Amino acid sequence: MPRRDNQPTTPSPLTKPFSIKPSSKSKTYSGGSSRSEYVSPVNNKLSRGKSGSGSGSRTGSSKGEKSKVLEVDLSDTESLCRSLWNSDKCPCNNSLDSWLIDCSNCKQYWHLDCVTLNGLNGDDINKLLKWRCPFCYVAPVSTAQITADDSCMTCRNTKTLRDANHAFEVAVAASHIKNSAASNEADDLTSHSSILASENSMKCMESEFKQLSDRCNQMFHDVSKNVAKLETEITKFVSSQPLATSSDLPNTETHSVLLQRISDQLEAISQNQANTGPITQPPSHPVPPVDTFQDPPPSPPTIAQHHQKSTGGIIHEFINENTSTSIIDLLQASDFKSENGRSTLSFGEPYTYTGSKSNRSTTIPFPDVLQPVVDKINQLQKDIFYADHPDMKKNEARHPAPLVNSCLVNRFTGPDSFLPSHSDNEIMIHPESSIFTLSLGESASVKFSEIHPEPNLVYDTELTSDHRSLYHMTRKSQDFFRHAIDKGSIANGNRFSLTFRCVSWKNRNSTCIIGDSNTGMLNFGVNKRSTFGELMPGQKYWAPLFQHYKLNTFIEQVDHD
Ligand SMILES: O=C(O)CCC(=O)C(=O)O
Ligand SMILES: [Fe+2]
Repeated sequence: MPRRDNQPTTPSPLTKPFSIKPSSKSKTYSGGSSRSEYVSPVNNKLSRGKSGSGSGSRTGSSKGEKSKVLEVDLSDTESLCRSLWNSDKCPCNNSLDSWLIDCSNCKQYWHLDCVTLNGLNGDDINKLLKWRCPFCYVAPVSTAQITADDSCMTCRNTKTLRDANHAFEVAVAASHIKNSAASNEADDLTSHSSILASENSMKCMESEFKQLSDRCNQMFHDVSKNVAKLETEITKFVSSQPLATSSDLPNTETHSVLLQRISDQLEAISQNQANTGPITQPPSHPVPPVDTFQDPPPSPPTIAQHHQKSTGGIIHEFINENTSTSIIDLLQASDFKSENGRSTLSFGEPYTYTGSKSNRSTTIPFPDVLQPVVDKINQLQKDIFYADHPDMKKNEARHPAPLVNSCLVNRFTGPDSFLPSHSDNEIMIHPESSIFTLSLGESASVKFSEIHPEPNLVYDTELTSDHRSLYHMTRKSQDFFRHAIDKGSIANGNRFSLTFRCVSWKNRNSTCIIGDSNTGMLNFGVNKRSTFGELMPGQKYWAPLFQHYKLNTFIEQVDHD
């Protein structure tokens, strides 16, 4: 729970965790330059030593720790760090007039200023109840190779990420301009920095426009060439036709008139294009029209900006009756563990989630009867993966599709059973994979709901998963939708659902680089310069200022309970 610095034992009477007084020594994140640097709190602490500690040092104070440092084996950095650690005190080691927030995972306290939370409003802070600190936060990332076509050559992000950043920047800039207009603070530094940030985005857009313009020119060139060829073909064809009889004459005339007209029109089009010239770049610092930031008129319901769908669809009768009978026989003879609303059993690679009763760490091979189902699902998995990544299909050996290797079986027994609302957003599920659920026995209604609902957008859906059907969802969609099976949705009788996932522990060690052009040279993957290595995949995020970072990325999703 949040508390004030220098008040370690008295819990804060804070009822609204967001009524925060800014620290007297608070850092500025937007001053002078847009440079943002990530300083590892561990290194920070080690290099400052205890001499940098502020006047209000607390229990486990500097003297004792200082002598401890000398006793620690310096080759063991981790134990050295732990010996220095005092989780009650912010790793910056200073006393600030600031609120402290504790990490939901390691319980380490941090000044709000030190984790750049000071800029948040009340609603935002209230959403941080399951906040993870910089030591514990693991970023969900894509490990798929990014092709040149997928990435922006200017900011080095994937295009999807870059577009999300742009949309976010525009919103931030709009809110700052509105605020400073309201408070008459035209010189407000923050609004300047937002505009600066938007200028950075403009650079990406400019380069995108340039590429688009080049591509359009090339396309126009190709089309003109093809039309010319076509013209020749038509002329050849017409002249090879037998001479017209008198009754055909008007038609033959029409042909040549038509040809002439096509040729005139093509001439006109190319003339027109030459006058217009290639698509030009926008001015580098466009000034938005005055009414750009006025409230837009209410828009009709539309699809969500993230372009994710709750489900990829359902395939009825995915397996035949014989196979389903054999699987049900196997499951009925197996031991299930009781969980909230249903019982579970698993095969393949271990898969755990919050609240899971399984602590299995070894692999259980898929039973023979499941293997053909796994093979059929993996064919589907490949089709979906390569449809999303057509470039990788050209070299499947180098870019293998993720394959399902883990199966969690849920057993539902009649209308009292249920599955709490959750999303399969565990970090060990391959980020580019799909999750498949085979249903056996009674039907169930699976409800999908938006995690971050926005007004005017329609997304909540429902599907009926019936006997022998298979429905699927992407791992990516799990960051945007939850799914649930409500009480009463299953009739009297048993339903087994078998959910197949691609599980890989490699994805736990992921890193998120938040920065600007100064962090541009850092890379992920293998065989690259300044790389984090194969086991440390990650994502770059262009965000020189904290407000450019999407808050949702910090918030853990609600899991199975
Ligand atoms: O039973 C179902 O249809 C859904 C199962 C599920 O969502 C899960 O196990 O995570
Ligand atoms: Fe699920």
